[in-house]
Amino acid sequence: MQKLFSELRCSLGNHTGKFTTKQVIWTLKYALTAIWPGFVLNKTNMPYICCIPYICRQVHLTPHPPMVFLKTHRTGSSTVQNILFRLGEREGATFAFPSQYSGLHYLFPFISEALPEGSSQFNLLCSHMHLDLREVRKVMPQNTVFITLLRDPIKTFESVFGYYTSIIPAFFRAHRATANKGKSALSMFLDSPETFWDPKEPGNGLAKNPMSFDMGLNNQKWNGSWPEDLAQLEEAFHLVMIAEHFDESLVLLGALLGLEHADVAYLRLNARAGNCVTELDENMQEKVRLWNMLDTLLYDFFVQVFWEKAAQFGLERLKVEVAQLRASTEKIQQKCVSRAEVPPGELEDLLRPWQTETATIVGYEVRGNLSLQDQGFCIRMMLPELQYHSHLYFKQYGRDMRAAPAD
Ligand SMILES: Nc1ncnc2c1ncn2[C@@H]1O[C@H](COP(=O)(O)OS(=O)(=O)O)[C@@H](OP(=O)(O)O)[C@H]1O
Repeated sequence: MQKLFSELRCSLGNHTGKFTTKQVIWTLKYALTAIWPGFVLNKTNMPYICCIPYICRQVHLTPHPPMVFLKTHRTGSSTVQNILFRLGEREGATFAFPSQYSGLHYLFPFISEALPEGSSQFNLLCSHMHLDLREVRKVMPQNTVFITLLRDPIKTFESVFGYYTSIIPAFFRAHRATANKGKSALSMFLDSPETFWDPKEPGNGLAKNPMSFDMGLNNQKWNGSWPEDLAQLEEAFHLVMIAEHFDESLVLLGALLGLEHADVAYLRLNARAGNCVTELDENMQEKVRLWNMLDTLLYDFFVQVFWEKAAQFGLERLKVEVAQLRASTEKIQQKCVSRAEVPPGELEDLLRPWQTETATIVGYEVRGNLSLQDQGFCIRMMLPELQYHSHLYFKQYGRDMRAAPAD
């Protein structure tokens, strides 16, 4: 794979060299941030990105504000991560990677990883983790922009369950209990979740209120500190994107970072094959909602915050920009994809997403006859998380990422 990537690296295009007023303003703002650490990019004023790589390199800065994307599970986060990987790679960011990788990435401390030679702090953290704001702030610069993504809690839980049935102990127990009972594991679990769920078991973090768990909240039961914890998260996060308004979210992300629509254009990644998705009737939905009540609170709260941000941006402007983003995505799709929703067995290793025992994850086939430069661009658009992670890790550290020890 490294050989393929070294070829791809050669094919990466250069910046056009045109500067917009926004970019020049951002460069000045960023320079100010560097000499005066107290200068924090204002949330509502929205920082601008510097897209002038050679100037930024001269002053030893990465050209976008440092960023943490808290990668929540089964929310569409691999799609957003891919956008940030491409952005960070293009601009030579120093990534904060977990030191090991496995199916349940959130268990691994990224903080123990040494910084690569020549860098003093990370610029971009966009892996799964169980958020601890204080710890994250230790390894990220003061002016770091925090973003994350939430999805409808019912869809999230259904997806987490389907994807991790054989990995999360509480789910696996329900799966085993269904033997010869003619019932789905999900329905077995939802009938009496407490029978299968041991809150003290380390691997059960995502078994209840998975988004609250990722966000570092108490995901087991509501307590008096919840409102304050939520307020703290609202204060810390510059943007909480909403999967049900994915394109609107990306337009706001683009505005926050000063990106063009083409920079946030995407291919939907890490999707399960249609036959792996369970349609939930009203009764099942209600059970999922009850079991994940804290995620519902979390989601409803941030949907409201999202629309406040959207209103500040301007709803009409948002509509126009969403249409532009969709046009850009459509163009890229036509240029890059010869076949979508391709089953894993028909994909080459490089483009095959990681599979679990219970979920089939589909991928893309890249168009043939592309120039080397376009091939590099298109493959990056559809590169599954683990492959892109390994590539960037190797580029940054000059060695492969360690595999997680087997249990
Ligand atoms: N653009 C967009 N809009 C809406 N939904 C999207 C999008 N991109 C990915 N997805 C869906 O998100 C699910 C995968 O989420 P993640 O990438 O976060 O999964 S993972 O935790 O990294 O395994 C997975 O959901 P399910 O297919 O329901 O499992 C994807 O289909």
